Amino acid sequence: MGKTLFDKIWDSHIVMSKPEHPDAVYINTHFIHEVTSPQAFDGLRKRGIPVFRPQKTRATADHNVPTLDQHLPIKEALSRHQVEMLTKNTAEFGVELYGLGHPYQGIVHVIGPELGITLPGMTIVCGDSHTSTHGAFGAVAFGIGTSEVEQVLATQCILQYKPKRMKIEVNGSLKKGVLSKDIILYIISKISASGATGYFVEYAGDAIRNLSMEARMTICNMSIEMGARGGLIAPDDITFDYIKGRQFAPQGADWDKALAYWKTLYSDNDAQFDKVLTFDAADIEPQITYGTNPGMGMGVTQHIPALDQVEEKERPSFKKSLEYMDLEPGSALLGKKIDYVFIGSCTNSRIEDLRLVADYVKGKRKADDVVVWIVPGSKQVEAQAKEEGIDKVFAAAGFQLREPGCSACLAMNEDKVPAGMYCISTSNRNFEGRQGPNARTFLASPLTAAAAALTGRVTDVRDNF
Ligand SMILES: CC(C)[C@H](C(=O)O)[C@@H](O)C(=O)O
Ligand code: SF4
Repeated sequence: MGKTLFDKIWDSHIVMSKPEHPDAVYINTHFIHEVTSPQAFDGLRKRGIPVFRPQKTRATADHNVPTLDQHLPIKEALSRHQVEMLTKNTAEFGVELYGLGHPYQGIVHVIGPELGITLPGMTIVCGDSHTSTHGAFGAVAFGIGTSEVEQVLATQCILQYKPKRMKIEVNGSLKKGVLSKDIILYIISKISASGATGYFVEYAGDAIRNLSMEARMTICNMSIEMGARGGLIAPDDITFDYIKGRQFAPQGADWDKALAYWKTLYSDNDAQFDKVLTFDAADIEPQITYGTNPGMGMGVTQHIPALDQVEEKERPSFKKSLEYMDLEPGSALLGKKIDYVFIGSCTNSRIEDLRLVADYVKGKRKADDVVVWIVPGSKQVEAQAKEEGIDKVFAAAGFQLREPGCSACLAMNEDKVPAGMYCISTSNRNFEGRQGPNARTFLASPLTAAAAALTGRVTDVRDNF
């Protein structure tokens, strides 16, 4: 019987396997950041263990960094401490750090791919749930906890039970104004924030195949928001073209050898999945969330479910969620006034996202009472945006182009949405307090966010093309 892509990669990385026990899986690349690594390094220090393969570990500072004046000392004491610990630990243990001021610094899930560190066929982990992003390259990439970070630092392996396999096919063509962010928000709204729990998802179908690497990363990034362990997409020419020539990508004879292997990375025709779901791209309209988990989403022209449309057992949490959002069951979101627009995060802060937004807003101006933050995913994205004159388009539109970091994706740094305010955000989580205490988040695509920035309201981007 044929194998799924996931099985091909997983099986070829098993160091030890015993019935009724987790597999010991070799890890090709371990990314670390300032939030989930300090205790892991402390653990090593206490036991007197070195990092087993420091060259296979890459560090960046992203969650706690400010996105203005990065050349100055970090103002918040806790954030400053976290970033200083990362600098100290990586120096002591011989791990390469792309810290503040480094030309490669940025959000961990943005820099890995753009530097050519993330490659097809790899196993990749990071103490961060959105490690699933790297699966867009046909890698088995997943988030791990702090104690597992220590395990991987010490052994370059991880003990893991093999997840079940799910295939999600999206067929047909996307309508105008619909982006990959809308695909994934749509899928999550259909299967719920726990609909893929216990599975590793492979995305397939021509609507996925036709996406750029950036767009594929957006989809894999949010796999975790439906409970999946990770998501991946078989690599193809779009993948290989993206990787070729990047800083750490294989070159010359190494490239040829790698490419020959990468071309074997697909699910065989007769491979068995534990579950298969199929969607039609033509059914997807620009999406927006109305609640406090990413599964509470809908098409931008639709109405929030009325109470009697919600299953009885889910009504209490549904009500609580809408109270937090100060929204009425059964109401529409179109035309709703918003206060902030955040275009950034590891979901949508790559150069393609910024280009799309710049094309859309060129020559236009934001609504007066809206604050618009554009936060590039990395120093390289920031530099590229400046090279292309995108910074000028944003400045003319009244959008603030800031410096790279996780920023308002989560309230762990200076960038917070004030209490009670509504923010249209291109990030991946709309949990209570996620963007700041009592801040209210609508998740959407970069185009839907840009459209709202211009009107100051929830807007159907298709009306203004
Ligand atoms: C801080 C980190 C551990 C966390 C994660 O695991 O995803 C963060 O990146 C997030 O997006 O919530
Ligand atoms: S941008 Fe947001 S989702 Fe991504 S790693 Fe940072 S905090 Fe997590």
